[in-house]
Amino acid sequence: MKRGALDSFFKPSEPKKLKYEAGTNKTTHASYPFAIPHLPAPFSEQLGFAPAVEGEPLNDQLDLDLVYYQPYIPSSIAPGVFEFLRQELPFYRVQYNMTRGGIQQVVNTPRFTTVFGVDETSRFTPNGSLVDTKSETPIEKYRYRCAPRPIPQCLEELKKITEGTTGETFNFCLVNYYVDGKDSISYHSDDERFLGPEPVIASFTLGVKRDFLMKHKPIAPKEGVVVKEPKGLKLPLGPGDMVLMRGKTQANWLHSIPKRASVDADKGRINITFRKAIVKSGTENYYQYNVGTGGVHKWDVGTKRMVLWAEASGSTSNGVQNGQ
Ligand SMILES: O=C(O)CCC(=O)C(=O)O
Ligand SMILES: [Fe+2]
Repeated sequence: MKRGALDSFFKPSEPKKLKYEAGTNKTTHASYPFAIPHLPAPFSEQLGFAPAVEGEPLNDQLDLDLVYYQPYIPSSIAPGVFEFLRQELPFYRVQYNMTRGGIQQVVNTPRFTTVFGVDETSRFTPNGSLVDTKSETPIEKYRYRCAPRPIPQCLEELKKITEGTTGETFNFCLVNYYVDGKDSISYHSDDERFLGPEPVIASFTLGVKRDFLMKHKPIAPKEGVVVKEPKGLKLPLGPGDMVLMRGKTQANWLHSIPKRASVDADKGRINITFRKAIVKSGTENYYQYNVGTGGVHKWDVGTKRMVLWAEASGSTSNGVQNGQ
């Protein structure tokens, strides 16, 4: 064994180096709990090479219209961008009330979430104030039941590149953080009216690989003729991958990230979706279900966990159940 190798064998191992260094520039806004650093310059440079590969159309099934990039974000930066976003964004574990069978229940969202953006009826000026898109006048104080947050520069960079690739425009960025295999999102479609007909959604994966399942919605028999639904899909989404969902997909297909016993604790995954909401109700819905009214969480490098960043407000006791 060479001398150097022996030395490093006996040296106490140094703490793992972060895969990124945040610069000094940050996005600030009155609606943010804390400032969010800009994307480190080396990541911005490498994002210029996205998409890393050409997208593969997946449209050979009834009503399905996907483009699958495996990956979109270059593999040289995907781990660093994951670490950066996990560490620098505010996250929430949203609880909300729902009435099921006449009984009020508290629902726990089974993952961390956060959201930025505002629907098409408003826009942020460069100084961070909201104006009406048509009249350019400041929006009245009570237009929204929430305080919309501008998309921070770090996510805006990815949004711009995605818009360039897809020829679409987006005004919302939703982020999910799945701690481990116990976190999930159950079968649903993003077909709310506030997204308009045939919504286009770009969905990114960073961190650990998780299965993305899709199945067709039940097809009602017409004039006694039973049509069999097409077979389901399983996409093993890995770091940097992007799935573009468009056309009739949301109207006819459901998607989910199921729980997985095999995904270890400490193997997190980030999902980022870019969408376009056209009316005010979209803004209110997204903030209600992705920010909510509870405490802010932030990644703690030392303990490698999301920890409460500020005192949580409100408390829950009865009727807690797991949600979508
Ligand atoms: O995590 C994912 O890949 C899917 C997330 C999703 O479907 C959603 O946020 O609506
Ligand atoms: Fe979804």
